[in-house]
Amino acid sequence: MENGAAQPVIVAIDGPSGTGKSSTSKAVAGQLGLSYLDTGAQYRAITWWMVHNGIDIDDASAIAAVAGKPEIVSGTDPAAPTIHVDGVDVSGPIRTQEVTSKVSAVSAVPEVRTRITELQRSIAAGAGNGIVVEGRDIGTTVLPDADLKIFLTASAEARAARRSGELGQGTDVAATREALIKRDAADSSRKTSPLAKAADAVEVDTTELTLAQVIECVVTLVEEKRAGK
Ligand SMILES: Nc1ncnc2c1ncn2[C@@H]1O[C@H](COP(=O)(O)OP(=O)(O)OP(=O)(O)O)[C@@H](O)[C@H]1O
Ligand SMILES: Nc1ccn([C@H]2C[C@H](O)[C@@H](COP(=O)(O)O)O2)c(=O)n1
Repeated sequence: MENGAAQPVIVAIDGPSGTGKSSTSKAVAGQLGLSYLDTGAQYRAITWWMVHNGIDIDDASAIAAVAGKPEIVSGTDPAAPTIHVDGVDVSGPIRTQEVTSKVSAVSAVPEVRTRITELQRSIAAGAGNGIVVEGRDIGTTVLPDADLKIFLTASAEARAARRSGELGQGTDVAATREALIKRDAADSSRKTSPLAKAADAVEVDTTELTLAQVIECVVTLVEEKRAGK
């Protein structure tokens, strides 16, 4: 490119819960001057709206009927990502246990996925400098032509320990581990765009790596891609 300006780059980062997608994606985007999109937050936001509006989460057709109603807006600054539904800041409410326990059911509904996937593609297309998009089906379905696809993994034990560290003292690590495994099983077994590694994704097992090491590894992969290696 002229004047040495970097080409916009699209990076897809997928993987199970607690593998470090959000922490890694935010840091990589921040270091490289890219936008950042947390697609899990969007599925959590639509789940919050369903709960808030009294929609029966066990009734897929009821969810499908209203999937187009909420207006979901994601802010893509990696230093301060935001998420609003119908103008309400839901960054706190979407992290509650209630939403976490219901998000897999809501995100399995095809009409929800179609709606959110369209939104994700339009955000990625509008990111002038490029973007890091993290989720479960980004490399396989949302952005199959991404320049770089990463699939993060880690043992269930490491992931539960990380989550428990986040939730604070007194957290039951075994229960956290079971909840992670249950959510991953639901996300991997749904019919429409399940959690899966794209055939051309680079797999990074983060079990024995520090967060700083994972970030460095992904930054290097992006830089190599940009240099055409
Ligand atoms: N390599 C690592 N070593 C130690 N802790 C880590 C590592 N990567 C992430 N963490 C920590 O693990 C926790 C979960 O990370 P993060 O939220 O980034 O995972 P995630 O894959 O986005 O999870 P989810 O899909 O559930 O949103 C955070 O507290 C984060 O700081
Ligand atoms: N691309 C995506 C991203 C997320 N989901 C669903 C499945 C997850 O359990 C849930 C919450 O994601 P998290 O905030 O934990 O990353 O959202 C999905 O189906 N597809």
